[in-house]
Amino acid sequence: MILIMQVTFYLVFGIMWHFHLCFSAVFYVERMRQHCWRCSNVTFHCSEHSMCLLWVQTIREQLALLTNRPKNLLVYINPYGGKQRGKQIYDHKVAPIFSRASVSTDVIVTERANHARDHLKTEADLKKYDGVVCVGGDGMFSEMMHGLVSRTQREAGVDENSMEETLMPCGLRIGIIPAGSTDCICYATVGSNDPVTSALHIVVGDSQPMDVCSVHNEDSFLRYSVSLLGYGFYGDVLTDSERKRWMGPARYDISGVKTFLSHRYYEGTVSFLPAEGDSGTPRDKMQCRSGCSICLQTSSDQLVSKNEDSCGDTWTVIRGKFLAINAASMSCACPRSPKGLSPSAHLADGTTDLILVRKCSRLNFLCHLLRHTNKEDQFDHSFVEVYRVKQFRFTPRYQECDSEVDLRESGATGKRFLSQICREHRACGCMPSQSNWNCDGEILPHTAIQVLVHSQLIKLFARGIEEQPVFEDPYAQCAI
Ligand SMILES: CCCCCCCCCCCCC/C=C/[C@@H](O)[C@H](COP(=O)(O)O)NC(C)=O
Ligand SMILES: Nc1ncnc2c1ncn2[C@@H]1O[C@H](COP(=O)(O)OP(=O)(O)O)[C@@H](O)[C@H]1O
Ligand SMILES: [Ca+2]
Repeated sequence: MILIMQVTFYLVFGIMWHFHLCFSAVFYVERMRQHCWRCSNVTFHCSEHSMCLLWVQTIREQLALLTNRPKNLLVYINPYGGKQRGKQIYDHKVAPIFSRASVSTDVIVTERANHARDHLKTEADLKKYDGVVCVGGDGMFSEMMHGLVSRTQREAGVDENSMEETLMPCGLRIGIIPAGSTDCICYATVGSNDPVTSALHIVVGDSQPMDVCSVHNEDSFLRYSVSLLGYGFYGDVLTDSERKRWMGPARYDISGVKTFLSHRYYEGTVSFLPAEGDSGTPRDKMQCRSGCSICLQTSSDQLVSKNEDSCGDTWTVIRGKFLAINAASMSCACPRSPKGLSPSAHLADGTTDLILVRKCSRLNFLCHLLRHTNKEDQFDHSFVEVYRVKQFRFTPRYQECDSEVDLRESGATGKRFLSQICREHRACGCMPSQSNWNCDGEILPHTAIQVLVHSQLIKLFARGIEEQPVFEDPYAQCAI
């Protein structure tokens, strides 16, 4: 029994005991299939009160030594995310686990969009908490992350509008209880979109650092992104789906088909700074897993050279007609695409994978999309390029010619000439059209953007996807 306890102790999270009946139940995590965790318990009976008491005390003392576990959490619930079951999921599946693990909580059910962001940014007394938790989808996570990151920068005196400044990492960890439509951030960091599994990762105090991209337009900060920044296909899907929010998660399927059939392409220029060093490549099949060596290497490199100067680096410039431009800072795995948009992207390596899908036939594009759902390589097409980058920019075509004219003939004549061309082109229907950027499920107000990856800016209550099977706890199974 001592052996069993040693093997599984770090996954023990609670104890309940009954003095008169002389038994104590120890609660622990059991690993199930497909990265799901379940709460199990083993009951110890004892004929002597004093012995039972000793067990309980010893286990409590051992639990108290695990200092990375949260004791106080601030929870935000979006009652309208996904299938609108956030409140129910929290009350029935998550709250009982928190109470079993003696985690105390302050719970806020949001009353409007950006409620959680604004509360975190200005009002919340963060000193009281060891972490913040959101119950909702990727949009809800993004709200909370914005609140927390912006507050951290304000308190540290860092100007978010400046791309030159090094952002301050956030001290509080973020937990995600999936109750949204895509839940890609949860799925890609835990391996499932199961609320109980996420609650258990929170109570055992897991910690997973994560990259955050900042998105700017000229000198103004727009938003942060941790998962997908998508222009063209994913921008259009999101723009169309926002009008169908009442449909719930199915809106993405309907808008996906509609956008696919419209087959629009967009012209513009993408420039980027490639990642250097041992960062691997998007096609190397080295998937980011729990304890990933590439991400660990990134953390130790950061200790050595904080914010190296990128002035000497050379930008790669690519001009063209694109069906989609996607930057995946993590795999973006989700139930719809279990390996994700960039299966080998890393959670915490300080890079993002830039995927360029050039104009091609509908059939070819369909083949590329379908490969997101099966084992085939979605990058193995002549019209798809993928680069691992630490910074990139995009300029849509008409803004390019606007600025080119400005540069060449910075006078009123040039501008008049340009607007005449634009009018003529609009009339004949060949005016270069623009899409929107989908930034973690939010539409950006600008199309010309500059993106910079901030390595390991935040931490989640997660441990990355575990290799399967790690060890199935055969001893724990025997103990039941
Ligand atoms: C014809 C078959 C097409 C299959 C294509 C499958 C590719 C799916 C890849 C999805 C990548 C999702 C990245 C996550 C984005 C979320 O931030 C965002 C917002 O999610 P939320 O509504 O907040 O849960 N969702 C979408 C669809 O834009
Ligand atoms: N109480 C609320 N009322 C309306 N919208 C809200 C509320 N709380 C959060 N939101 C917004 O709802 C949007 C979608 O939330 P999310 O939880 O990501 O669900 P989904 O995955 O279905 O999009 C987010 O952008 C968030 O800002
Ligand atoms: Ca990354």
